[in-house]
Amino acid sequence: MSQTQTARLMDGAALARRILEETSGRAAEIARRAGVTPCLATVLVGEDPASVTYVRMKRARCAKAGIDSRLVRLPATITTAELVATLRSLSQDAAVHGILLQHPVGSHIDEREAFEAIAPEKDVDGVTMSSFGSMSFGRPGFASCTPGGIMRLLDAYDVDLVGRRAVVVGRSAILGKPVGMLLLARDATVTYCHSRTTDLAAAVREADVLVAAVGRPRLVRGEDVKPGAVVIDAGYNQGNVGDVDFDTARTRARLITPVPGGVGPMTIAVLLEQTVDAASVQLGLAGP
Ligand SMILES: Nc1nc(=O)c2c([nH]1)NC[C@@H]1CN(c3ccc(C(=O)N[C@@H](CCC(=O)O)C(=O)O)cc3)C=[N+]21
Repeated sequence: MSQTQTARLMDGAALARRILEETSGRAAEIARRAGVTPCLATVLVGEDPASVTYVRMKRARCAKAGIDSRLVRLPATITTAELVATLRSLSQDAAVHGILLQHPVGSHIDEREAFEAIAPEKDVDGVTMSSFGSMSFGRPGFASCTPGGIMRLLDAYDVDLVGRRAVVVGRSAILGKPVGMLLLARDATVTYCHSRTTDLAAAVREADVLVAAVGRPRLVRGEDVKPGAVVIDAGYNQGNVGDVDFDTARTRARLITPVPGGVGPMTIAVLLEQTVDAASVQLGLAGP
């Protein structure tokens, strides 16, 4: 028998558009009621071309949604202490409702220490330990944006998670680790794989829901995807290629995210939505 079955695509671009339309309406409503426009501050350290592009995309999306964005550009040579001071001052600036420190920063900087200088109520990118803890325990707080976007996508396509085997490839602080916690909170049976995992293929073959989040082009082989699985490719690599061998994976999966047009746009939609959530709490228009 020939393999002619093709997975349904999970259209993150379309879902992100819907979220951004609603977010844009809420931003306008806040401006009308409070006389203040929600504002996201983006901190960019150095000139890494990929980071410059991502930050530009985020700011363009803010402009379109009626959210102010403030860009703080810092030289690559900045120290941890200087970066922390910048983030503390943004945390205290009443005109700023959300703060995003673009990852990665240079290796001479303690990125964790920098993230922790972001006030939790402004951590719309969900990178602080406080946000991670709240998110893991199902308490109010901001989800890390890509993990939050992945869960929205799974829900939009009615993916049942209870008792299912979810395999997360990658354990980064703002992607792999938190998405595993969100899946666990929804009663999936979660396995984390990473660079020290001895048999990645064996784990992938068991996955009902696979989340690839390492940033290694086509690390996950399509032939290892379990027939009928849901495949979320959150890998961002140069040249818009994901972590999953898409062409083969789509002949086996039931649902799969494309790259581009899958997880990427959802990340930005959640960031902007959480910025509006933060503004509305800070301006006294909603409970926390
Ligand atoms: N503190 C922090 N938070 C982040 O959320 C964060 C970060 N640092 N550092 C870098 C990664 C990467 N990231 C992406 C966002 C959108 C797309 C996206 O929209 N991509 C489009 C394609 C874009 C293109 O055409 O180049 C898509 O997949 O359709 C991709 C990647 C957020 N990140």
